[in-house]
Amino acid sequence: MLTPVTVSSNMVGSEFDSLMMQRCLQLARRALGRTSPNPLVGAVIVKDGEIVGEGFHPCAGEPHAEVFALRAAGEKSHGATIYVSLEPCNHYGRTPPCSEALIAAGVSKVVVGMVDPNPLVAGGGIARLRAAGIEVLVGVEEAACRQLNEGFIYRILHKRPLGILKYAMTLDGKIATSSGHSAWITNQEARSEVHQLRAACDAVIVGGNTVRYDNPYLTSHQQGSNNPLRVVMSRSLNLPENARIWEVAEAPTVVLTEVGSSPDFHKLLLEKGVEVLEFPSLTPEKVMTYLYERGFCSVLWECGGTLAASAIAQGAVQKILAFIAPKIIGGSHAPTPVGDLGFTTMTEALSLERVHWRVVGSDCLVEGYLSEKSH
Ligand SMILES: Nc1nc(O)c(N)c(N[C@@H]2O[C@H](COP(=O)(O)O)[C@@H](O)[C@H]2O)n1
Ligand SMILES: [Zn+2]
Repeated sequence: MLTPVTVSSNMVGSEFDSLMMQRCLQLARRALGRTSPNPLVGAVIVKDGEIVGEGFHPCAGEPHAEVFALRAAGEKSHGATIYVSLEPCNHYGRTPPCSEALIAAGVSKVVVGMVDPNPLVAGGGIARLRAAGIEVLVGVEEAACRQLNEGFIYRILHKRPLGILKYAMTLDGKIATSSGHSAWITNQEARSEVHQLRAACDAVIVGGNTVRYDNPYLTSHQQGSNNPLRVVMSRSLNLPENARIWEVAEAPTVVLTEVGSSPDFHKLLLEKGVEVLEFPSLTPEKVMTYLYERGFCSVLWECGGTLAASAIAQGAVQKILAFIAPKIIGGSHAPTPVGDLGFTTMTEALSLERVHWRVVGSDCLVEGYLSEKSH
């Protein structure tokens, strides 16, 4: 549906540009969790202060956001301004270059959120448009554009998906009681945020203990249109025969294991429709390589402390989301979110960067990034 936008007399050009770019981001989010290995992109075409066309990139293989917006605007694209959250592409990939489509449509100005880090584009789209005499403005709402596509950017630059470690712990740093019970540490609002986070990720990884003790669904619980691929890492395949995660009608599951482990259980999983893949040696690093090759941008680690520690140590985690509930459970053997990292002094502690704290219902969320120097 087209939304009429009127420029109010006191709205300066940059405010209007920001508003239009925010609309691009809103459109882009409609495809959350469905575009990998491609980015989330939205586009808006404006003529005489009114939106005449909108579009977003729905999934890899489909046309880009700009093409949907051009189709919606039709003849009105001529002489119009297009806002797009990512630099228009300038290469033949699964689809032809958007730079040429914009030139052919006769747009007179292109407002870009951020330069595309993909080496196949990397400024080439902007240069092509300028060479054709089109005015190009770059960097409107850039921080928000980069944040939306942090997984895509990480994938392109590091040839790995972005690893996000999420955990929920009590005020005394426990993720379960000594008996392994953990339902629930955080409140409904925090759990609902986790469901939304899953909808935005391509995969969620757990280890065997999480399947054994928590019996999780690991779905987005209808908080988004996407369910991530559920990944279980288990060297032994010593897993329960019945678990919610083996019910693949709602969401797919893959079990990653080592060559030759428990052929009977392997067969049983295949009969249930669960994919099973054998690695010569199963490590977080190898799993991230495999998920990169599968085309993923963002991967959520929802595992226990032992696997989390080895994922951190192997550079498979870049971002931390820690939900903290104002509850105390005690217990000297109650598990904690991150196991042994081999550190003995505080000087070795991993310090997070770009840290934000936020209240979520009665809980608190601490969000931050591990420094690249730490792995
Ligand atoms: N500006 C822009 N809008 C979109 O809607 C996009 N999907 C992209 N993607 C860029 O092009 C690459 C994918 O190309 P194909 O879909 O294979 O043709 C992707 O890696 C981005 O660089 N850009
Ligand atoms: Zn394109």
